[in-house]
Amino acid sequence: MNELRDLLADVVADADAVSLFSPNAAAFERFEDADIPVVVVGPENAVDAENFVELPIDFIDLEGRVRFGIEGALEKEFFEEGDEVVCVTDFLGGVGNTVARIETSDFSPSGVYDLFVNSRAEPGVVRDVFEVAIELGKKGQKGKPVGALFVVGDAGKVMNKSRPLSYNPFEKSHVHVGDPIVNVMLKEFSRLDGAFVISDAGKIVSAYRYLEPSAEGVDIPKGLGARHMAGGAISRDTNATAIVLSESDGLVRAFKGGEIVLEIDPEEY
Ligand SMILES: Nc1ncnc2c1ncn2[C@@H]1O[C@H](COP(=O)(O)OP(=O)(O)OP(=O)(O)O)[C@@H](O)[C@H]1O
Ligand SMILES: [Mn+2]
Repeated sequence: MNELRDLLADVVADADAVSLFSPNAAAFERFEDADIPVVVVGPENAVDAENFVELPIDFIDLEGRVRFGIEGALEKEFFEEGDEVVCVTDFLGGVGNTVARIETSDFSPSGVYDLFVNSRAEPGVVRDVFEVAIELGKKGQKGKPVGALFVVGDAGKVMNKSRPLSYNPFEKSHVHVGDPIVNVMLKEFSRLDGAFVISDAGKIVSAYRYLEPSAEGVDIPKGLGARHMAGGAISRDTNATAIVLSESDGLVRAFKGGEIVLEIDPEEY
């Protein structure tokens, strides 16, 4: 099939860089003598690559994974703006079965890399909160859809821009996200109103907070209401990241600087 070989040759022609997603040793070795930059993207650097971008969550959709890898490699300056990058990745359970050409000049960053790496909160804390929100979105509470609002990082300022709706069950506790018992508590308390406030290091500072940030200049998609407005606005008014699970459409969204930087459907996760 020369036609197929030619087609693939066109896709990879004159690439400026190559990005290998979770390559095994054999796949990585093939690029040992490559004369263009080779960047490895994956949950861990199993092949000891010099240029490595760590995936903080298990993006199962191809676009999310590729975006994160490209945004990370640009930020770390493994690629240059304008480079044509060839990505080799896995799709639908295959291994190294997908080759995509990405023109970085046509690529507008979604901010997903920035969300994890440059948030005030530690990357692992952002990831853990994401995972709670996704799990909650998948299962709901006793089969019913639930919504939740998590405000992560810059907790002092967030506390100043909010007030309690009820007693704070985390008042004198020293519990952290990621701890299995805490995940159960977060899910239990999510039935009630308001927001969770979480510190940079992952300490749960409060539940039941009513947020009162200035909402000037914050735009949220039509159909979403006060919870999302509060999440967007607090992320603009402070250095916090807001992670919002919508009761009405079931999606998990992350807000940073007043903008949506990531949108995930828990059902597809
Ligand atoms: N300023 C706020 N601070 C904290 N929590 C809030 C705030 N405003 C609303 N909420 C919470 O969000 C819940 C849902 O409100 P609303 O339906 O207006 O939001 P929404 O953006 O449409 O979210 P959903 O998609 O989950 O319905 C409220 O019951 C309340 O618990
Ligand atoms: Mn609503």
